[in-house]
Amino acid sequence: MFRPLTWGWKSFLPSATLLSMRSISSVANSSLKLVNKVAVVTGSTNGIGFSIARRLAQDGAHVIISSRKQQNVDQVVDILQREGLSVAGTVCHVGKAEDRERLVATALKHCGGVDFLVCTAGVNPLVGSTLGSSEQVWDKILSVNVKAPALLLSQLLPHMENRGLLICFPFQPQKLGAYNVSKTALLGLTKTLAVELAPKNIRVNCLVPGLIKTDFSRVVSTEKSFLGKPEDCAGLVSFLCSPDASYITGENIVVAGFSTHL
Ligand SMILES: NC(=O)c1ccc[n+]([C@@H]2O[C@H](COP(=O)([O-])OP(=O)(O)OC[C@H]3O[C@@H](n4cnc5c(N)ncnc54)[C@H](O)[C@@H]3O)[C@@H](O)[C@H]2O)c1
Repeated sequence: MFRPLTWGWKSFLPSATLLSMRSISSVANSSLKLVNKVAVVTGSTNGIGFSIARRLAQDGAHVIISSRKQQNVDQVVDILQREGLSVAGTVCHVGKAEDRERLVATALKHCGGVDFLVCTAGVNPLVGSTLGSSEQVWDKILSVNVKAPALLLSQLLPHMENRGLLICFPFQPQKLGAYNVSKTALLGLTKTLAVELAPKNIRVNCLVPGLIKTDFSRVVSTEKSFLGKPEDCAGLVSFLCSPDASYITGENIVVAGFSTHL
């Protein structure tokens, strides 16, 4: 059930109001590279998504937190607002059309548009052989990992023209066959959308993490000392969102430490 959003002292407001509020409060923050930008981060109550959401907000962006459970969304919004960051949240299971619509509506209602869509939500319901994956497993993996970023972006597109960036997260560990296939599709999606959306001035890039210490990687990681931290991914996303990356699109950028050599 959707619950009203709770807002911190830097509440999201329609753009005009937001700008005038910023002009009062931005003196100390004017050097932040993402000031007045708006980011939607899926799967952001945990792991890499949480770390990215926090970093983008620390860099001045207004961030919409989202994930499948209201309780987790509320908890993370509360934590980040207590840190003085400008965040709000809503439930969004990215595989559900009505949830995606609500996420878009939430971002538009309070921020008037979106600059960055970071698609972190990803699933892997099976560890095992590729051909051992049932049709149900394939459907779930492809729906959440591949279709959802494309569908969410298509819903946000009219509101991101001339300001936008999409970031996805591929990964290819062993024993996760169907998952690997879905993440390979993201590489193709990145290249395709980067060309398609260039005329609209929307950049599309893929962050390719190595093994990062999160709940997600527990099933595949054996050598703990080689694991990266979620924060190791956040800096790159912040850079990709910044004006310094304005001529970078269609790229798959690896943040993998020693993982690729394991
Ligand atoms: N951890 C790694 O080693 C690693 C490496 C490469 C890529 N990745 C990718 O990074 C992304 C984040 O992974 P993580 O390691 O932070 O995992 P995590 O399990 O710590 O966090 C995943 C988050 O996504 C949310 N989520 C899951 N399914 C969702 C859905 N259907 N709708 C909305 N939210 C959903 C979860 O609630 C959680 O908040 C995933 O796409 C994963 O494939 C992870």
